[in-house]
Amino acid sequence: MNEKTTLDLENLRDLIDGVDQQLLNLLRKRLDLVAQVGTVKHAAGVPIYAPQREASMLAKRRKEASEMDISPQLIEDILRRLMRESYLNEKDVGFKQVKTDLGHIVVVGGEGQLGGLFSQMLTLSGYQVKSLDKDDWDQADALFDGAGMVIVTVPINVTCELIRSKLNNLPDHCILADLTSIKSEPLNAMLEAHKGPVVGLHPMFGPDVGSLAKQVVVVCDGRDTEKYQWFLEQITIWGARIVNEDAERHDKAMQLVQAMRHFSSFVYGVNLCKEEADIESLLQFSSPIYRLELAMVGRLFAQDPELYADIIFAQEGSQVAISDYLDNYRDALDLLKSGNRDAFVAQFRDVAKWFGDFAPQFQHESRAMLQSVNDMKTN
Ligand SMILES: O=C(O)C(=O)C[C@]1(C(=O)O)C=C[C@@H](O)C=C1
Repeated sequence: MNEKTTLDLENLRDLIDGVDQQLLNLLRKRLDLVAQVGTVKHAAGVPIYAPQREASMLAKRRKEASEMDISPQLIEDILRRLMRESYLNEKDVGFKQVKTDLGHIVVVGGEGQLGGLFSQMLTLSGYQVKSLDKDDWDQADALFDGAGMVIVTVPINVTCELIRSKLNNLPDHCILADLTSIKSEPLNAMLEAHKGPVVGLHPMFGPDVGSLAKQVVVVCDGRDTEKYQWFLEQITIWGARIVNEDAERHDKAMQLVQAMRHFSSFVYGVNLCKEEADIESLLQFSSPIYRLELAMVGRLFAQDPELYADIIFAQEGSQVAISDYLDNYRDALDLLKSGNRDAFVAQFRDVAKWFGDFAPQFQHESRAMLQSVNDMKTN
């Protein structure tokens, strides 16, 4: 059935179409300017992401919007979306090469997704990148000869063994780095296998990010830190933020942030499957927050099971974190079974107190996400 309309409505819609076309012309102009910014930044080695500029620009536009009786949040949303586009466009121009006398870089596992992303970013920055994958080990000596850096990005369950058995004869000056999502064991393996500079990295994002702007890379120092500072600077130019962390503290945090989180999403999916839930109707009746939760769980099952098995099985400590979670779940269920509503409310309050200012902050952040989820709906 066609949507109801009237002549007056159609006339107004024609005018709106005209304004939207003007918006398109303005967007084209902005994109062209951003392309020029990209070229200037490329030459000067200025990072893609400029948080201070963004904050001051947003503050000014919000104020101007208020003065024009436009919602400040509206202009902020639009500008943030436009800046996301800028990150992608500025990337295509390439990046300044911080270290020009390095020699080539070997990415072990370069055909994997994360390896592919790093290879792309390094190539866009002028480095010569060579990939070494499963079937290339017979050419390893030739590939490592003259290499200035070797980056290991293979599945976690083979990383340490590969470092120990295959990367124990690199040129002394060569930097050895890994991108594994746990850090202690790979870092120790690299320090044992190689005498030269060593650094452990954990990019806290998936390979489908498009741009590294605003992403975080955790850095665990290994040896000869001054020899790889250029690489950290290079990553900053790509737009990412470097967070230095001790390897053990990092791994402990990952037990909660990755293993326990992914595991509970996995169980949530298993449960929906066993209950033979009807996803169509769940979506039909879901509030935006439930849709988001379903999306978080569902997206897990759109990805590679091996990858998640690697992450969840990587650390024995994760089993403790997951068991603790199960205990807490059981305790909460006992509370429910006992009908002790007051105890539930009291515990809720305790936890809310523990979250402190983060609770309202998360509520605020999720409001914007939920509105985006609603925007995505087409019926
Ligand atoms: O001004 C810059 O540095 C830009 O790169 C442009 C721009 C924008 O689109 O306005 C994009 C990214 C930066 O984080 C800040 C602003």
